[in-house]
Amino acid sequence: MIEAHQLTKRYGEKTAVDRLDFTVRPGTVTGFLGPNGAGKSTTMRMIVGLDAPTAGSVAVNGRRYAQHSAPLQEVGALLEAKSIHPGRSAFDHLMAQAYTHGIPRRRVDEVIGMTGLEKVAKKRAGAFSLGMGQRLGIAAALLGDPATVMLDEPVNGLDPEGVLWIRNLLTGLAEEGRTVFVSSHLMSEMALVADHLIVVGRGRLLADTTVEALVRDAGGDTVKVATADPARLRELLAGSGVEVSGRAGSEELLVTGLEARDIGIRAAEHGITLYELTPRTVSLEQAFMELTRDEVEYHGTTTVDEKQGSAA
Ligand SMILES: Nc1ncnc2c1ncn2[C@@H]1O[C@H](COP(=O)(O)OP(=O)(O)OP(=O)(O)O)[C@@H](O)[C@H]1O
Repeated sequence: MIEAHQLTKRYGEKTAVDRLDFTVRPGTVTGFLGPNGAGKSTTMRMIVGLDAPTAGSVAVNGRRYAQHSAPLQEVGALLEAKSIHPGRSAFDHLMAQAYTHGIPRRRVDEVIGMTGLEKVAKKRAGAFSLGMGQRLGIAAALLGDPATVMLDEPVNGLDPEGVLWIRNLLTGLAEEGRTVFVSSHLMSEMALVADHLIVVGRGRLLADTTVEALVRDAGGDTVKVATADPARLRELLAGSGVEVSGRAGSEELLVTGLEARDIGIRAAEHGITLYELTPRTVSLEQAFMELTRDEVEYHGTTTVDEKQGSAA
């Protein structure tokens, strides 16, 4: 469990993390999303005591990181892949950490197996590819068999096989009841692995929600209907959880809370002619951009206004 209360970090004039309140719960994968420079890495560094908050606090498994007597056994973190002595083998790197933390050699062999590094464990880490470096970083994070696992951009630079492997690993760790907190700026990737999302922009909390709710709130389940008899169709569709909007005099309606299929069936049953029946598809990427459009630090010139399928 990770609990942040009014967590804040300022670097001079710059507020990197701005009064964040959130809880990351065990048993699920929680995605930590935000555009570049949103404050994700700074937040993660504060969680493991590598940076001190300017104000507020953050606790892991009930205590500040530094208050744990065996922090490696509480939280395993991958913050920067390849922060490893290049001349040392993967095995020696892990053994050195295990020795200094009273972790048995058996566990080193275990994490090497879990991360698929058996064949390269005795090779110099300096010669590792990015993907192997990520695996080694994850092996180190898992070494203390921690209840909380935190990974900063773990899929960066990985090939599809590596991405799939990380996805399965994270899901498995959550199923074992661990707290899994993973940052990314790729919504599409997070959607596949995370159940819950914490979204930040310019250091501030923008959403603490599920993938499903994020898409719904961005208008993901809206259906555009054009009909010969909008007034009658409105009456027919009305019901709990259903919202119908549309300008007076217009043949177009926007419906949320019903599938296009159900709208079509109901219209047919009552002999109402439809001219158009279009589910509005909001991709997760669009939902994310919608949410963060005013919070992006470094704008390109063409990205955020290119919304497709918008019926608003
Ligand atoms: N040591 C530092 N000194 C000054 N400013 C910093 C420092 N570390 C981070 N920042 C600034 O704080 C803001 C948040 O940075 P951070 O690296 O936490 O964002 P991020 O969400 O992890 O971004 P990315 O996705 O690009 O890694 C940025 O504007 C960054 O320039």
